[in-house]
Amino acid sequence: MIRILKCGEVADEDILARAIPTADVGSVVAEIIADVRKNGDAALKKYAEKFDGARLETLTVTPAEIEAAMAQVTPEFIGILEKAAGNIRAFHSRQVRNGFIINDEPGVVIGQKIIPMDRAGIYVPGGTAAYPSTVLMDLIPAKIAGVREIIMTTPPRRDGSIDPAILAAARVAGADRIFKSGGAQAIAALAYGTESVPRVDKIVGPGNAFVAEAKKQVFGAVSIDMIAGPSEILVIADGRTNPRWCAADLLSQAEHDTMASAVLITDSMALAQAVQAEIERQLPKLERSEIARAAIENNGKIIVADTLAKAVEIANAIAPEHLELCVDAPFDYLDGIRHAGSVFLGRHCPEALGDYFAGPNHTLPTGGTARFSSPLSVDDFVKKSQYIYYTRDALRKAAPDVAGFARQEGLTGHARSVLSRTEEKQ
Ligand SMILES: NC(=O)c1ccc[n+]([C@@H]2O[C@H](COP(=O)([O-])OP(=O)(O)OC[C@H]3O[C@@H](n4cnc5c(N)ncnc54)[C@H](O)[C@@H]3O)[C@@H](O)[C@H]2O)c1
Ligand SMILES: N[C@H](CO)Cc1c[nH]c[nH+]1
Ligand SMILES: [Zn+2]
Repeated sequence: MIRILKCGEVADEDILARAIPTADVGSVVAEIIADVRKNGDAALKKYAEKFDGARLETLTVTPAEIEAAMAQVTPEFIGILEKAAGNIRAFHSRQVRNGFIINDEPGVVIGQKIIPMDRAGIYVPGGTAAYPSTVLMDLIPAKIAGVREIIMTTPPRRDGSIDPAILAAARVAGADRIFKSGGAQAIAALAYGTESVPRVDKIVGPGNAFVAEAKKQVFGAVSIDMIAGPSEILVIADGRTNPRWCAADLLSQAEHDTMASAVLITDSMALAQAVQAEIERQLPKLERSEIARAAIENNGKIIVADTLAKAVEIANAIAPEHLELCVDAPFDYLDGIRHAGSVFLGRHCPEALGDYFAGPNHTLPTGGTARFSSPLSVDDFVKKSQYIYYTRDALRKAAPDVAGFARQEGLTGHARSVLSRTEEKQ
């Protein structure tokens, strides 16, 4: 049963605590990465068999497999994918940035340009559930950014196939190449390359604890978006909120992963008790009730605070992936929310709306990293480069200052390089 904690009666650490996987994920992942670096495709196939139960001849998804998948999914589902993709494109198109150029001073031009990544790797989770929505969320911003080549990896099913809905979403969103590999081994392949999987410049996408740890370990050899691990929901609700809706929203994220987290903060003990009972009533009805129950036991809690202002303070300390504001006048609270991946405003905005359809991204920082990370966006798929142009006259004007600065640092070579151009004839 989900615990009720009363603020002031329990220690702050208990309120903020979050269980993390007990297995030694770090060393397991380090071993897998070393193996993939050494043995390439053979290691990927070995782990596909070990962890996914799939014996693979080849790791590459063929065009024929994508065609077959398109025929397997219903036209209704293709229609939903396209509608969702339209909303996601509309939102992410607004994130596109332009370079800039400044020539305020005579003879000086300085600027910054925006360059899409050459090659991005998108990890799509697929261990305990297939996530076609993540395909759209992660691929569409890359496409909009203008990435030259988008590589997607996802774990195979036991029969060696990929869920057709995943392949259909990849077709709608425009993946260039798709590989059957999951977990830490897929991240290692994207970071270092294998015979089949090309090395990428940046890896994005959520995953379980093994995926998140692998992204941490390969960072530096390759860029990563963020650590997007087990899903999290934090609901702030006042006493006028329907407990059935609260319970359903908490369970919607609990069903992702046994280590997912589901937290309600309310100023009403009556609501807290009603939601506690409602969770017990709804849990057995879920298809993934065992996963959701484990998550509720590991990382589920209801915190009763004296005021909603205190609820916001606790929410900022937790920095959740998703934050629902089920209160009157939700926009009044928005400025006060400083740390959350995505905020859902009002009682008619369940988090699932953002998971699939509204348009903002669902790949979001977890584990408190919303304190310093942002949702996946077009920015993740571009980098910047600067440029400088000076005429001889402009350089002559700047030379004494540059040389003075260089001498201060004891770098007379720098001073020389500037002065030589202004003192000597061409
Ligand atoms: N933050 C987000 O935006 C977001 C979006 C969707 C899903 N998620 C999260 O992604 C996660 C998906 O997890 P998943 O497990 O279903 O799929 P996954 O694809 O992340 O992981 C499956 C892989 O984990 C590896 N693995 C499993 N057990 C292992 C072991 N004992 N040792 C080494 N490797 C092992 C296997 O290689 C397997 O292919 C969930 O936690 C879900 O909450 C997050
Ligand atoms: N809630 C997940 C992010 O934590 C995203 C997702 C995909 N499908 C359903 N939900
Ligand atoms: Zn979800």
